[in-house]
Amino acid sequence: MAALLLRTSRGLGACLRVATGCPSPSSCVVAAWSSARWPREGAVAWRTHAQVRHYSSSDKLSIDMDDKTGVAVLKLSNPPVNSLSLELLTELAIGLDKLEMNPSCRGVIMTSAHPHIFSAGLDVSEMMGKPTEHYREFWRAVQEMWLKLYGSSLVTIAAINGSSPAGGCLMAMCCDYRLMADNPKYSIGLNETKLGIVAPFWFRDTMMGVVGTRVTERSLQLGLMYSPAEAVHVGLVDRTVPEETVFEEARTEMARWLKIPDHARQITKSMMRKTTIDHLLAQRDSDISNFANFISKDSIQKSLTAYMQALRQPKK
Ligand SMILES: CCCCCCCCC/C=C/C(=O)SCCNC(=O)CCNC(=O)[C@H](O)C(C)(C)COP(=O)(O)OP(=O)(O)OC[C@H]1O[C@@H](n2cnc3c(N)ncnc32)[C@H](O)[C@@H]1OP(=O)(O)O
Repeated sequence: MAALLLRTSRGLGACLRVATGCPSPSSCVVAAWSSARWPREGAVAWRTHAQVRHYSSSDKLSIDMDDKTGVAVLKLSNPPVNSLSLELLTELAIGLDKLEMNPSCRGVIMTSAHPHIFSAGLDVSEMMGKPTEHYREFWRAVQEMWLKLYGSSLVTIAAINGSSPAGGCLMAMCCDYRLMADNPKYSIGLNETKLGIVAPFWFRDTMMGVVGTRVTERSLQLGLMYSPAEAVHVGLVDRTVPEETVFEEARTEMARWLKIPDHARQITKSMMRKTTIDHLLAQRDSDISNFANFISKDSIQKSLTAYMQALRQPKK
C-alpha cells in the first residue's frame, strides 16, 4: 500500500506528506528523504528494455522517455498555436503524473513541435460563450496542470522555441530553468491585462518566484511581453541561445542539473515552492468559483470577443 501511495501521489508537496503519513505540509521536509527517487522495490517493474518509450497517446502532446538517461521530452503539438485547451491541459496533467510515477524518470524537457510558437497560452475559446459548468471544469484543469508542473519533483527545463504569452509563459515559469531562442520576433510574458482579464494570485506568485516583486508588479499591470533579450535582462528567462540549438542546449543544461543528488535538490525545490502550492490547494474551490464568476460577466465576455476579433485581423 505504501508503495502504491508513493507511486500515485508524488510531486513536491503531496507526495512527501503521503509517503511519510505526515499530515502537516510544514513538518515534512526531513521526512522527504524517504520519498526521494532512488531505486526501490517495485521500481524494476516500470523499466523496459526499449531505451525510448512513447508515453502519450494524444496527437496534441508527445512524451518520449529515455530510460537510459532518465530524461523525458514533452512536446506540445496542438496546431496552430499550441493553445491550452481543456483536452491538452488534461493530457498534460496525466502525462506529468505518469512521468512523476516512473522511478527511472529524473527530468523533463518541455518544448514545442511548432516552429515559432511555444504556446499561445490558454485557449481563449474555452473561456467564451460557454456554460458556467464548463468554465469550472476548464479552470480546474488549468489548476491541475499547474499543480503537476510547478509541484513536480523532476528537473523541469523549458526549451522555449517560440512565442510564449500568458499561460505559455506560466508553463515556462513553472520549470526550473528556461532557455529561449534568441529570435527577436518572439516574445514572452503575462499579458492578461491586455485581454481585460486578471492573472490569478498563483500566476502572480509563480512569476514573483522567478523575477521578484517589482518586475512582477510592473509586468502584470502593463501586461508586458518581453523580447528574448529583455526577458533575460529581467530574469524571466535564464539564457538565450541560437534558435537551432535550443533543444541541445536544454539537454546540456539538464545534464548539469542531474549531477545533483535528487533527494537534496527535491527537498530544496519543495522548500522554495511549498507555500505557493499550499496557498492554491487551500483555496482551490473558491479560486474556481472566482474564475467562473469573473469570466461569465458580460463585460469580460465582450473584452475577450474584441480581443479574439483583433487577433483574427490580418497582421500589418
Ligand atoms: C478573480 C479573477 C480571476 C480571473 C482569472 C482569469 C485568468 C485567465 C488567465 C488567462 C491566461 C491565458 O493564457 S489567456 C490567453 C492569452 N493568449 C494570448 O493573448 C495569445 C494570443 N495570440 C498571439 O499573441 C498570437 O496568436 C501568437 C501566439 C503570437 C501567434 O501569432 P501568429 O501570427 O503565428 O498566429 P495568429 O494568426 O495570431 O493565430 C493563429 C490562430 O490561432 C488563434 N489563436 C491565437 N492565440 C489563441 C489563443 N490563446 N486561444 C485561442 N485561439 C488563439 C488566432 O485567433 C488565429 O485563429 P484563426 O484566425 O481563426 O486562424
